[in-house]
Amino acid sequence: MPKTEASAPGRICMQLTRAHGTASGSKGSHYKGIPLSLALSDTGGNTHMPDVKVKNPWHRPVVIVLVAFIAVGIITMVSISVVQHKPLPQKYKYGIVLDAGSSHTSVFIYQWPAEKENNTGMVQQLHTCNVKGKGISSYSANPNGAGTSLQECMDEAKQKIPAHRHSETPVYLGATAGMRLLKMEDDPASEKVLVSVERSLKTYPFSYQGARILSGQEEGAFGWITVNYLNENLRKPTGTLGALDLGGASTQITFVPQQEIESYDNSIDFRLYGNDYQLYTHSFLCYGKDQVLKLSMGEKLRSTPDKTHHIELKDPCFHPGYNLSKTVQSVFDTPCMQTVNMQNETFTHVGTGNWVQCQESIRKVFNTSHCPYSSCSFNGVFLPSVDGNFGAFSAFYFVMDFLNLTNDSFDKTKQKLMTYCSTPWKKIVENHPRIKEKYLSEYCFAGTYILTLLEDGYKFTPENWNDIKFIKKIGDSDAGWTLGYMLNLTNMIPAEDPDTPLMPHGGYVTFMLLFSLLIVVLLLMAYMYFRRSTRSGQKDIV
Ligand SMILES: O=c1[nH]cnc2c1ncn2[C@@H]1O[C@H](COP(=O)(O)OP(=O)(O)O)[C@@H](O)[C@H]1O
Ligand SMILES: [Ca+2]
Repeated sequence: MPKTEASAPGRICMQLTRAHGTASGSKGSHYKGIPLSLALSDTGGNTHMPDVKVKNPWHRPVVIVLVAFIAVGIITMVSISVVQHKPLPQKYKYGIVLDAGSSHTSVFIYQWPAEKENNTGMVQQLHTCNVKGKGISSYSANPNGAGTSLQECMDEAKQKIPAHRHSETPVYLGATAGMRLLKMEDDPASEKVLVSVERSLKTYPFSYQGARILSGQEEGAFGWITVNYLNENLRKPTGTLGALDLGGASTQITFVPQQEIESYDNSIDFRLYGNDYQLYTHSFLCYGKDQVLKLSMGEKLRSTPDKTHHIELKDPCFHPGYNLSKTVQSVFDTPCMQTVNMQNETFTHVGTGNWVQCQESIRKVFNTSHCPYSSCSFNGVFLPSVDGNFGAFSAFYFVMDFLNLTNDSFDKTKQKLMTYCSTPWKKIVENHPRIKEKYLSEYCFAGTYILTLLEDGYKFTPENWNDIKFIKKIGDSDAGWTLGYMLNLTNMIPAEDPDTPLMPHGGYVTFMLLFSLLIVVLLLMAYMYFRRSTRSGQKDIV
């Protein structure tokens, strides 16, 4: 575990002890602790009053020195206190998380002020680096390549983080659905890939903390923590934001439901900053957008009646005029579905651009035939009714942002998608010459899948459609599971609300200064008053 000093902001408890003492010196009462009647007692019945000259005690050097000492003492106390609490030049700490996704790996560098790590909203993303090439799960046949692929971005991290912080900077690698699938398919291969990335990360001067495959629940829950941490929802009694994450190989939905969670697997309890949360979360493995495209194409190939001749796969989710030869293997190279025996190794993928038919074909990948709970999303998975606002990030954002659909009503979204899907492929390419054709060709499918998943799968309606906010970043930080993962592993989100100073630093300094000035003024006033009283006392006596 990294060294994380749980440095709760220092809290000064000032105890102001009240001085008990009677203000002496009033006329005819006490003098030097001896009743005046005694001090001036009659000496042997002599009626002659002696000419007693009483010296003002405040004029004694010892008293003056004493008062000066008190004043200097108070000023010293205040000065020390000011220096002690002066904000030091901001010192930052750093953390690195590698998001080893199914399609690619990203390196995130976070930073936070060293003395404020337990406050919400304090950790920020400093830098991201996209690892070149595909995700680490694609290195199953060449595991060493997985470790090597990380080098460029890790070298960049060395430059970004000050050298004197390297050794205390934790590095975590979390792999998601691509590695979950590889583990299902070929466990030893997934282990080799993890060993390779571990070996590579250990060569850096950072504090290596481990490389592992996250469970779907962790992926969902940490995404939820990230968005709510960044929105600073966690220390307020206000509602939280649900989290929707769409990857290439899996998708997650996580939120605080209004109703009881009927299945144990979908429930996660947290205590954060003194508040209890019961989250509903589910991760659908194989329902990331890349895997669903395979499922949907596989389904179309499977339902082709004549598999002996070259197949021309007519696909309504691709633009009219789109025409590309693909291998059968490229569709079935996944543990998400069973291979279909076909005579030919290739087929021609032909676009027809029909949104209604596209949505129909996508609906086929959701099994809604059984539900052992009061309500389900699909495939017999419990889903309470969606409630409150949701942040939809990762591919939810990339796709909807590309299609310019992040701010439209449900009906408008549908309408714009219909038009987009029927646009000829030639025109699409002309309009977006710089976007990779593979990505470009899949936006009609991906947009339609998103709409169908949210409406048919998660039961969003035209009425609450705009409760879904398509987001990439909150402040400077990307929405995603990585930040929540790091906050959790570095214990930066305490279960109980950390103590906060009674007042901000500026207020505290001002208060201390004014308060000490007040004491000095009061002392001076007391001195003047006492001097006057003792003088008039002398007059009376004389
Ligand atoms: O700029 C983009 N446009 C469209 N899709 C993108 C873009 N950048 C990333 N993506 C997609 O986002 C998804 C990210 O998934 P990721 O690699 O995190 O998989 P996982 O979370 O299922 O393991 C992939 O489908 C990837 O193709
Ligand atoms: Ca992801």
